[in-house]
Amino acid sequence: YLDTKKPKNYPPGPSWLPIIGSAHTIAEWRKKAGYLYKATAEMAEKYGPVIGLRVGKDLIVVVYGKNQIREFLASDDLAGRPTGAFFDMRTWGERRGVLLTDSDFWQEQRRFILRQLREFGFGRKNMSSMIEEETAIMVESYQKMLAGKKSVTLNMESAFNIHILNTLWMMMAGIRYSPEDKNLKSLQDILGRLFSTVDMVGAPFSQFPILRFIAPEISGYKLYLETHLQIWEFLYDELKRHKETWDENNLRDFMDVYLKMLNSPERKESFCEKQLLAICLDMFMAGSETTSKSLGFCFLNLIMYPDVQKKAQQEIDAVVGRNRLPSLEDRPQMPYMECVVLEALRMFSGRAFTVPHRAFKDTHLNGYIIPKDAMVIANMHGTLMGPESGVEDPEIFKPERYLKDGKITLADTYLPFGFGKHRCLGETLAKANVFLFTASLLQHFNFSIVPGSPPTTECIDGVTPGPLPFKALVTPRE
Ligand code: HEM
Repeated sequence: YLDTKKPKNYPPGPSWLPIIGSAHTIAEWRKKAGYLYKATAEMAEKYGPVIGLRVGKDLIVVVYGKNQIREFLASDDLAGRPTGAFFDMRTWGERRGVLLTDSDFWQEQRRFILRQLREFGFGRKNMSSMIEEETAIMVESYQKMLAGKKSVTLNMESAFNIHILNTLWMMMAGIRYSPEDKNLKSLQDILGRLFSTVDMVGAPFSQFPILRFIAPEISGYKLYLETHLQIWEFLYDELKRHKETWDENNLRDFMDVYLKMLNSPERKESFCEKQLLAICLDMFMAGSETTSKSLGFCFLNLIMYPDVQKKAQQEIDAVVGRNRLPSLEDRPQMPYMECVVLEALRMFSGRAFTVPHRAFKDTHLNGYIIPKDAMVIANMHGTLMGPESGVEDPEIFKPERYLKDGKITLADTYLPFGFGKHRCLGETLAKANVFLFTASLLQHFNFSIVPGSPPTTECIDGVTPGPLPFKALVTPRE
């Protein structure tokens, strides 16, 4: 804590003060730049593509250069997670029995999740129909709002939250809430609070554990614990219902197949009820805000670039027509819409960080030593928007950039879902959601700037970046 000497050959970065480390410099740079992703991108200009920081007791290494991000994500030595599965899950990890801290256990769970989700959601046919049902509900609700009117003004930045939550919860527990349902509101509130109590590199009470005892309220620790207990209870209630109605011959969703594994003689050591609940929480944490905010960026840019919107609508009209909703089967015939999705994901991930990793042992990255247990995180701006990304005019929404002779071509720097051992588990679902929600809404409505309320490209700096609140004028298409 008091030591301000850096470990030998630790990556370069701002100097450290006793106790706080480089927290003050990060805060200053962040205030000046407006965003943590911009602050660390600027630090990379000064210190190089791998930056060594310390916040309280935590060593934090931020990776920005495109080659260094690849080296980092490919490294087995850097494939740990900081104690829990996500963000700062320390207290959560303790309660759930630290299973996810062990990489082999997580890889076993990961393989199981991927296999099962293919059946209960990621399998092409049922995933498409599940999302189509949800998009139909959204389109219908817009039509109701527009009944008898020429246009309505809608807040768009959070328009997709409940629908995305529904697609996740359908897969996990077979439940779809109506937008007015009080359980859905409570789930949304709890998740919102969970996100607000942590930052991408942890929370003050994890970097300075003493705050848990001397300032549990101000440091957010009390709220963090209470909120975790609430989500735990919410998930546990559902698990109880699943156990009461479980039928081996009618497995309905992910919870059911996990329970089957728990009841089976082949059950492996890493499988337990706590782990199942932890997976559900991880899915919510990793899958809800990421997808909803990517959709937010998508619609923000569609109103700012009406030509892009028109081109996408022409393709939708030509391939799908107006008599049925778009489905995933249309995707191969809709390269322009696919590129709209790719560009929306770039706008989101290019302002985001990966999930933090942890060094299993002393190891190397870009020639520097990364000490055991250091947290390592990539600033994805480096590969998707930074000077090395090769993306021309990175702030401009230009789906055409991926099209060469009518075919989609992606550079090896395009990694919005990461790669390697911790590559995103939800990529298929996320892409399908962004594609189907966008295509279905554009099929029926035009979205434009509300006169007098020009949108801004400034965004929210949080665990996940999102557009600032913005409105769109929604008009039915002729
Ligand atoms: C636009 C949407 C999304 C984006 C941009 C995104 C991006 C990412 C990234 C960059 C990582 C970290 C890779 C790493 O640390 O090496 C990740 C991990 C993860 N994502 Fe996503 N994600 C999205 C949606 C989803 C959805 C819908 C789900 C769930 C169904 C999901 C589940 C996960 C999980 C479980 C992990 C951790 C995997 C592991 O540690 O092995 N994500 N995601």
